[in-house]
Amino acid sequence: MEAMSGKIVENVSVSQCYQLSRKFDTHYQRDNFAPFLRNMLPFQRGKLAWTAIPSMQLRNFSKYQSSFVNRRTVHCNAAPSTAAVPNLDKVDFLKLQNGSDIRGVAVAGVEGEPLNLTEPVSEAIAAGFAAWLLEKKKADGSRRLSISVGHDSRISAKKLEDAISRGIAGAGLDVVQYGLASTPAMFNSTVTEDDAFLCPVDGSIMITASHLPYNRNGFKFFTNAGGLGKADIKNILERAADIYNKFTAEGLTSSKGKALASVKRVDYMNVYTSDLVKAVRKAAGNIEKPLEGFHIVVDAGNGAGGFFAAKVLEPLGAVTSGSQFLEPDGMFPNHIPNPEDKTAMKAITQAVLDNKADLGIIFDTDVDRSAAVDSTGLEFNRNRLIALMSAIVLEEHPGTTIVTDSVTSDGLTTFIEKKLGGKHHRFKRGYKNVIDEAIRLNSVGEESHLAIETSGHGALKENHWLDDGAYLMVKILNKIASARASGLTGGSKVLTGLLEGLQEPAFSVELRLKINQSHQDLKGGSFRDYGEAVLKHLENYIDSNPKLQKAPVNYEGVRVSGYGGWFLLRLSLHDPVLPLNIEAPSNNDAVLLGNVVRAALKEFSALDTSALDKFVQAS
Ligand SMILES: O=P(O)(O)OC[C@H]1O[C@H](O)[C@H](O)[C@@H](O)[C@@H]1O
Repeated sequence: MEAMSGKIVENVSVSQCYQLSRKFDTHYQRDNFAPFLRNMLPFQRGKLAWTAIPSMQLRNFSKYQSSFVNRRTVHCNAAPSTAAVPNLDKVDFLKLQNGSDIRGVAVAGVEGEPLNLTEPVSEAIAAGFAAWLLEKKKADGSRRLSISVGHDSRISAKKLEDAISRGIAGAGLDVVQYGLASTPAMFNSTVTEDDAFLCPVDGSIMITASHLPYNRNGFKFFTNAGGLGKADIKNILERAADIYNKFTAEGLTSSKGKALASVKRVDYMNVYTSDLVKAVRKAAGNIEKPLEGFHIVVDAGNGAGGFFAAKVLEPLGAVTSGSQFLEPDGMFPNHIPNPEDKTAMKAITQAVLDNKADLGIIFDTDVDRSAAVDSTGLEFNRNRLIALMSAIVLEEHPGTTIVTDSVTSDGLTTFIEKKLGGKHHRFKRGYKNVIDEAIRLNSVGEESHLAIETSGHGALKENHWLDDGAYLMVKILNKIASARASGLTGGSKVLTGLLEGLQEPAFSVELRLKINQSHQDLKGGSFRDYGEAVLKHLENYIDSNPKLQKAPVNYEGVRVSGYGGWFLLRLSLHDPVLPLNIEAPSNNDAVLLGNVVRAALKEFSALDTSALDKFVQAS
């Protein structure tokens, strides 16, 4: 980070090696460059490692040398043209929308996954966001708007950062690059008041595809009003499609020039992490090192969350030895950075036990999700994390409503309502859905301070309703630090104690049933229509069975109680899939529930029920 310590590094060069002529080769660097980027990401191993990429590349990677040299020569000799660039790939921009995010394939080489998030596409999307922002902020030209750009550890991060920077600069806005960053930090940069760090920015873009495989990437967008929603993303993609179709060689060259001349670089993660440190110190009664004596291990899964050990826990006095996978590595060689993933949770649990640590903390790739592990190896993820956060929030705000996703346990409702005295509002899956619902409840007079999903996304009212995995962990640290300050010992036992009385199902499973989109039964209709028809049929089927009861209040899919447990069948937010969650007091009861669903769905031949068949037959 030394190279960043002067806060602002002026006019960072946007790597020229990517700036090859789009006119002559639209398939430029996409295939060739990505595998090497992991060695060049800025801040790799804590240093600003990226300098003079073109020469490095040409020297080191002779396999690609001739094509790079040729293309550069072509570019230099290319005459500017005002005609639209003729041979850019045709792209269906709207297909890149994934709820309130943009997601696509940014690295070639995986069979059946063609590239669709190329650099020109990303440049157009950034220009689309810039145009959207100018309109939103009613900019009148008296002040240049600025956009911060950050990324996670993915191998395509750098090339997309450059493309995004060109798109913004080409639209006449200022670009402030943060390098490796977390998604929540990017939102924070729109509300931080600090001229020295060029804050607040007017808008922000995070380049990330969360826990998805290495070849994917995507974008999340923020303003000071929070994360953009579905309608805004659609609007941006429509603008981007239009911009893309009108790209000219001259325009692209000009954007490149503007980016080269104007991009600034700031070490914003320093600001963000010192705010987290301040929050814990304050909660512990302004003690400088409230975590002194605690041993806390962090598992960042080689995503962007490695900062939490050195920049948050250590300044607070914690020992972090035994922390693992803190180095950014976009091939994710150790485990998927995802607190919902069993292997990932096993890895952090093992690290806690091996190091005899008081607490373990794990993040997803871009740090908007997290989970923890106590000193005995008990996992605080999924329903338990929600229960823990509810206990903490309800101590501060008695009676408040906790908004959760739809796949939460019945035992969690009992815990929140009977033990903690709060109200459980079980809503839909999707972090944006739960956050927006909590905001809506407040607006109609129902107080809510926490919106949280079993996925590990959680947002607090006190933190601008931002889903920030690091902030969730700060709330947990506050709890152990203030317990220590008031003389209680026992490390994470204070957290485990908060879960006393939480009933957990003996058996729980999620089975994902795929809809075959090319099956004739879809009759050319969408998988959503087909999925809705399946759900309608299931609902009618349940009505005719007196042993089963439909949940009286339900916002998503079909949730049914019976045999001492429950199941929920719903449509996935993104995929042609009907996820089926079952929780029951025993495996047998879960099979009885599974058989109900199987019998109800047997006529839907476009639905692949093999996962369910296997489950009921194996048991
Ligand atoms: O509907 P599903 O396919 O289970 O996916 C649902 C999940 O998708 C993404 O991972 C979102 O970030 C989560 O907020 C959401 O809960």
